[in-house]
Amino acid sequence: MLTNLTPKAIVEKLNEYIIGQQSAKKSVAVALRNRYRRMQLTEDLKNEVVPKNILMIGPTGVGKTEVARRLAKLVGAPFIKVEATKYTEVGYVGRDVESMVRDLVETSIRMVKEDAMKEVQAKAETLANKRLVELLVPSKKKNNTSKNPFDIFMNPNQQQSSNEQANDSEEKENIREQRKQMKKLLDLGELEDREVTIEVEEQTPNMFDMLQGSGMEQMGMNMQDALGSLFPKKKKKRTLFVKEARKVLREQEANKLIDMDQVTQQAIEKAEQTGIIFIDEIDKVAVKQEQSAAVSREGVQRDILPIVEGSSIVTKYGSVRTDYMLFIAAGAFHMSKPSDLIPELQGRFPIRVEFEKLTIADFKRILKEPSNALLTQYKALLETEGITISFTDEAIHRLAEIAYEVNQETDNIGARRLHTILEKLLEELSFEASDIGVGNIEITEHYVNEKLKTIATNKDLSQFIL
Ligand SMILES: Nc1ncnc2c1ncn2[C@@H]1O[C@H](COP(=O)(O)OP(=O)(O)OP(=O)(O)O)[C@@H](O)[C@H]1O
Repeated sequence: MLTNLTPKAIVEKLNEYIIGQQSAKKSVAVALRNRYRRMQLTEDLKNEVVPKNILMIGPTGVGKTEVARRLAKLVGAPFIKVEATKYTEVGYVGRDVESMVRDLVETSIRMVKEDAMKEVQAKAETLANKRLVELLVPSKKKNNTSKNPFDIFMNPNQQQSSNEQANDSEEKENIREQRKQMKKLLDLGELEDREVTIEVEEQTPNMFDMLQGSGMEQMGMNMQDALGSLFPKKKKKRTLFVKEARKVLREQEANKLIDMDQVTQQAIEKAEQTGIIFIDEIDKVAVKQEQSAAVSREGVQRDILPIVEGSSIVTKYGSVRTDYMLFIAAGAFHMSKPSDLIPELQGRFPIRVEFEKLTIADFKRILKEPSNALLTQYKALLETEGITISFTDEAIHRLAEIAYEVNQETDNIGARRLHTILEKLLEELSFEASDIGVGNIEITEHYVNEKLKTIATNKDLSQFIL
């Protein structure tokens, strides 16, 4: 997949979702490409090339996570985001940082399993339909005497008469014929609203999740499996419409068809070779020695270090090496500098990427340009109610302006402000939409001012509402 993704192509793809931040996009594209280049090297040389990690510097809400997440999606790499500060919380017991790798592996397993499920989808569907037909035309319960294993020792009078045998095969033929007919109807989609009773596994609470945070996760064991054998999953019967039962049966069949050992092996390899771990708020654990709480914060850095340097982490799927994972650390660095990080960690994050503050013009573009632009999203949502909204250019400009001003006056939360502002702007319309009926509504500058001006100009109000 990476073959066609030259740095230029990566940047172009990122441009579809993220406005501006060109130098940041370039750096991550090159870092990713270097990983691909490394994989082409001979085994000896490959082991010599230390993968370089990225340090993103920039205020909140300007696209740091978004760039990383999109990058991962682009190349189909497993991705997780963690907050470095999480590891300084009460209850932190040192090895907990390793949970980031376990979470990555979980994500990877989910991805590989999903792919595997897709591959067997067609086959699972056929099997599910076969089971539906069997449920719709069940075979008759065998009569007990004929099943009696001692039949051959019995008096010939007691044995099944040839007459009964003939009936039996007639019955079988009958069922076969009925199933054939039923299958035709099923294929035509005419039985979707019939009811069938199927067996499903009861949802038991996941013991492993329940024990997480209590320190048990650090054992890296599959507690769920261990406990699962003590408490086998209960089955229960559920009556569903054919269309719903098919989904459940398809899932059951697909699960039987995929080879979980293979999935696990592939997922571990994928996590090891392409995994991306995004460590946010790294600046909050970067403090000089003299400052208070420095010990526990430096402690977190010391704990993160071996993971970034390359180590083996025990997970419930087996041990996983972190040597070639891509780590992206990010932070605003308002109160501290990257040079406040412990030197070893600084060395592991040699690629420094600065994210710029967003301007009114950026906000304007963010509102309308990305493939998943906010305005497009709201438009699509209201369209489901038959209402078509459009925004005049002046209205979009005004929205961007308000977002920018509120950011200046209260907390600067970057592009996230656009979400709160739009929500407020369209609050009433969203509420009324179901009753308004079909129509077109143009959102003008006047409309924006009317809905937002009083709030936006009142600092106390906007702190709470926007
Ligand atoms: N340059 C941008 N272009 C398009 N959308 C953006 C941009 N910057 C931010 N956004 C949007 O704003 C939201 C927050 O962005 P993001 O999660 O990337 O913030 P961040 O810089 O990682 O901040 P934090 O460190 O607080 O997580 C996302 O929904 C994202 O889509």
